[in-house]
Amino acid sequence: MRARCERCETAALPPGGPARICSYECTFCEACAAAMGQVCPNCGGELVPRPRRAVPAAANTGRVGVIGVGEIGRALVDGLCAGAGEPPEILLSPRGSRTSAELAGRYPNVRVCADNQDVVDGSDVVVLAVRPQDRTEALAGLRVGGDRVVVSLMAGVGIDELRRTLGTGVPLVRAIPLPAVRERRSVTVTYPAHPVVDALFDGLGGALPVADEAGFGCFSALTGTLTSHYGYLATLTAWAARQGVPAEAAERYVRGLFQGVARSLGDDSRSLHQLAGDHETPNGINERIRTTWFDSANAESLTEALDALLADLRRSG
Ligand SMILES: NC(=O)C1=CN([C@@H]2O[C@H](COP(=O)(O)OP(=O)(O)OC[C@H]3O[C@@H](n4cnc5c(N)ncnc54)[C@H](OP(=O)(O)O)[C@@H]3O)[C@@H](O)[C@H]2O)C=CC1
Ligand SMILES: O=C(O)[C@@H]1CCC=N1
Repeated sequence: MRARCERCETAALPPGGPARICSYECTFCEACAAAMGQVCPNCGGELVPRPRRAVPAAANTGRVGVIGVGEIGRALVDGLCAGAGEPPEILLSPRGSRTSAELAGRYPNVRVCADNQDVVDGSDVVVLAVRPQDRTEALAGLRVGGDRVVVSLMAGVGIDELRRTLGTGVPLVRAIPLPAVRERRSVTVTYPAHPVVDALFDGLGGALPVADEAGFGCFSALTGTLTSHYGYLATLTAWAARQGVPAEAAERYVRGLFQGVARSLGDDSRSLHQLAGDHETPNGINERIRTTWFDSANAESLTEALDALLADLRRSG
């Protein structure tokens, strides 16, 4: 299910919420569909209500505060508000102001606070979603006590350092929600396990608590490979365009190719090696690219980049 309106590209379309689709599943928010007279601009077909997915209600985690409302903060809020049941009360930091205001305008259970301390004071679970380089400005001097639990999403910032910055004894948990948290489909790595935090992420696709912080760093390094994947697809598309293929056709084909790959990853009865084997004709074109391009030197270079990232993540966290 598409998570955003294809026309305005801003309206979030959570799976349990309203949206309009055509028979090819081009997807629009209610406002854009109405503006287009309920006609799909791509195929000319009618736009009808998309079936709402039954999404479990959010776990009862109390009030959730978010300090740092950028990409992942927004995705988290969308996910928390997408459930079938009563969403939690959500308090947002005034920064980033545009996104905070937009979310507060969209969801009645969301409000923007006067400052970061206000977010902490009003929340049971405080999510820190600022960029690592902004942590001192955003967090130093905050008073965090009582029964609160703090969840830090900041990559490479360890529990010990965070405790020093916040000067608090409350439980501190690290987590890596992925953008798919918006559709409640993120497997979110957490450390250390905490019943409230894990329940929160269970309602957003699943919590994956890890046993130690070293292991958490490893998952963090894996997360760092995500945008290279898009870069890989863009490189393929650009190559085809340079051969004279219309860029739009090339991109459409590449997207479709890898959407199929993503779907097959949902089949966990087959190992990754099996999936590769099943998609590969012996002596065929996939085997050729895999062995001539993704050869041992290329795999070793990727391994070295991950090793270096992990070493840096562990040094600072
Ligand atoms: N993006 C992702 O997929 C994931 C990100 N993370 C982690 O989450 C964090 C945020 O990443 P991302 O959302 O991509 O980054 P963004 O840059 O999109 O968002 C960061 C937000 O923090 C705000 N901010 C900056 N300073 C302060 C402050 N003093 N007080 C309150 N808010 C402040 C920024 O506001 P302004 O716009 O006004 O500067 C911005 O809205 C990072 O630490 C990252 O490691 C973790 C998992 C996944
Ligand atoms: O790219 C980043 O640094 C963030 C952290 C995890 C995902 N995105």
